[in-house]
Amino acid sequence: MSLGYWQSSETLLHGEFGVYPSKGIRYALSLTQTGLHIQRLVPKPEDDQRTVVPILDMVGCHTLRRSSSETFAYFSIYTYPLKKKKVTMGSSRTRQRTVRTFRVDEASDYSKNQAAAEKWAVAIKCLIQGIPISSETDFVPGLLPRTRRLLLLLNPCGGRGNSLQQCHSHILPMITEADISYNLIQTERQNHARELVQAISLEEWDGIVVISGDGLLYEVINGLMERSDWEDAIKMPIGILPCGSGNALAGAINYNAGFEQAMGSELLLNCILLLCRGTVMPMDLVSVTTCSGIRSFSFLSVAWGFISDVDIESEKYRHMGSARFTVGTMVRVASLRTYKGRLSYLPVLDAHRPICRSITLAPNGSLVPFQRSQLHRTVSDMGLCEERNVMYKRSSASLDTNELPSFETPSPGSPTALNSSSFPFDSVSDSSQQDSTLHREMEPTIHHQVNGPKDDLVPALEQPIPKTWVTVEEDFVLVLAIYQSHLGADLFTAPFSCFNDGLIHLFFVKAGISRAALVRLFLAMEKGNHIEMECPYLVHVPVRAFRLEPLTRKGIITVDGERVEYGPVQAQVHNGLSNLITGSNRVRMASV
Ligand SMILES: Nc1ncnc2c1ncn2[C@@H]1O[C@H](COP(=O)(O)OP(=O)(O)OP(=O)(O)O)[C@@H](O)[C@H]1O
Repeated sequence: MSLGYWQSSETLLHGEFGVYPSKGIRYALSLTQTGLHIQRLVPKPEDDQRTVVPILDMVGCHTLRRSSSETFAYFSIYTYPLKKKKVTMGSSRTRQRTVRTFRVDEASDYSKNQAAAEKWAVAIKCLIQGIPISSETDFVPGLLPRTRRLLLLLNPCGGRGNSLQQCHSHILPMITEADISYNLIQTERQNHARELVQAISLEEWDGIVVISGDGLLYEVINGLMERSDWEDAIKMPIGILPCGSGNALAGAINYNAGFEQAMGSELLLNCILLLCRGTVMPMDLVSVTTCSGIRSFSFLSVAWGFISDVDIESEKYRHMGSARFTVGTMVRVASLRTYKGRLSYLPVLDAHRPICRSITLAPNGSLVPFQRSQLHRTVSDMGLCEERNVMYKRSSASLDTNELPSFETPSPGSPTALNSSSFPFDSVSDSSQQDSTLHREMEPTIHHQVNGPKDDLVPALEQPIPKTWVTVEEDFVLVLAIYQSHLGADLFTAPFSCFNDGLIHLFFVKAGISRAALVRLFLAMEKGNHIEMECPYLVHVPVRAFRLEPLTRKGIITVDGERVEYGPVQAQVHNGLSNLITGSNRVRMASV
């Protein structure tokens, strides 16, 4: 018998109790590291029936007294087990609240019964919160940390716009059962959350939790990084309760905890359950610099091409919730575009081997010969700006300056500023791209001063890339840099990704893929099977940094699903810079 098994089956507490409401029924309870074993004693069942309530399904435990004339004390355990629910077309799963109240009645005076009830409540709460205990532990309230205080930021407009309703029906009742105190603030506009977290006093909070989609968390992270005390601020545990359309990070948290892939209220309830447990893990952040030198911190992705087009163009179907992406995908597949660009990256050679069998890296991180015809390594000794100028001169004759993209003009003399007129554009690869009416207009960019660690792996955007990098020049259908397992709650894009693996998973799909094959890839992505399809157009490389230079005139680049200025963009990972409330003690190792 392994030590782990012995520890998990070790009985921490054992006792016999009545129940409330009392009908003469009595139970024997045994508490182990993983669950509460309940066996009915009276009336004695015909067979040895035991129910095991997993600790994983519990959010809290309270002691109570029903009346001052009684000597009995009670403890109530709040659980949310997954139940199968019959629906018109088959079945679906949902978590159902179940409260079990036990009566402690062994002693003839209340204080002794209350002390016993308290002991059980403390032990159960320790298990829920992952506080190490054993049968030797003295279960006193001092074992528990002080009540956690969470700042809840709710976007009433996220997803289908029902976050406030979800908050009142599920979130607040559950976190109250978990003894969490909170302040709930509804965001009133874009950037409100960003401003709020810049002004909070850090010591007043144990965590900031967004009740929204991924976009609001992006604001929170960048608001924290804009503070002068960013080094402390970014260590504030952050969490997410999914009420958006994509809910990628929630999908990753759900997966990390070992739950089955979930959507909607099942995903929300799983995430509340995990929030109540409260375990925190380091999470990588990626600093992203766009062409005017604006730096932001991203926790999810940088996307260009098919994925960012769908994300932004499907804004108009927001009322559909997550179905907006399905509709958006179909629309975009029907008029598939390709984008010419140059993608440079710093490959990770030691820790991981490539995932897609369609790509093989040579020991130096470049692609092996059979793919050299499509992809080549470029080590430029020439400054990027010089390269751009050369290319611009080459193509300027055919460029109408009125058609230049509307990205923000950098301030003159800015060290990282690029001259927009020196941005090299190849001819537009698809005539439909000229239709900019499909694109959501960019919100006016507010210039926030983001602090943060130095980007030591990437040179300034106008500088050439280091010789150790690999460059690929291609017609792309999409480029996606992702550092979470999920791109949406049902898009299991990088199954091997962990919160703090220090990796950016760079995917790209090359032009030439058929519409049908692209649809098949996305369908397979739901279960994370797209990697095994060995699609020759799909490439994955684990990297620490990358630079993307679009050579196509118009397009959409998104960072964490938010549109940013179009043009060259580069990024590098900062390992474990933030702290994420994952609620799980499971440590998934990077497994490629
Ligand atoms: N009261 C508000 N009115 C309008 N926009 C808001 C408000 N509060 C926040 N926002 C903005 O809404 C944007 C989108 O929010 P959020 O990410 O929460 O939802 P979503 O886009 O539906 O979800 P996902 O990012 O998962 O797809 C954020 O960038 C945020 O700035």
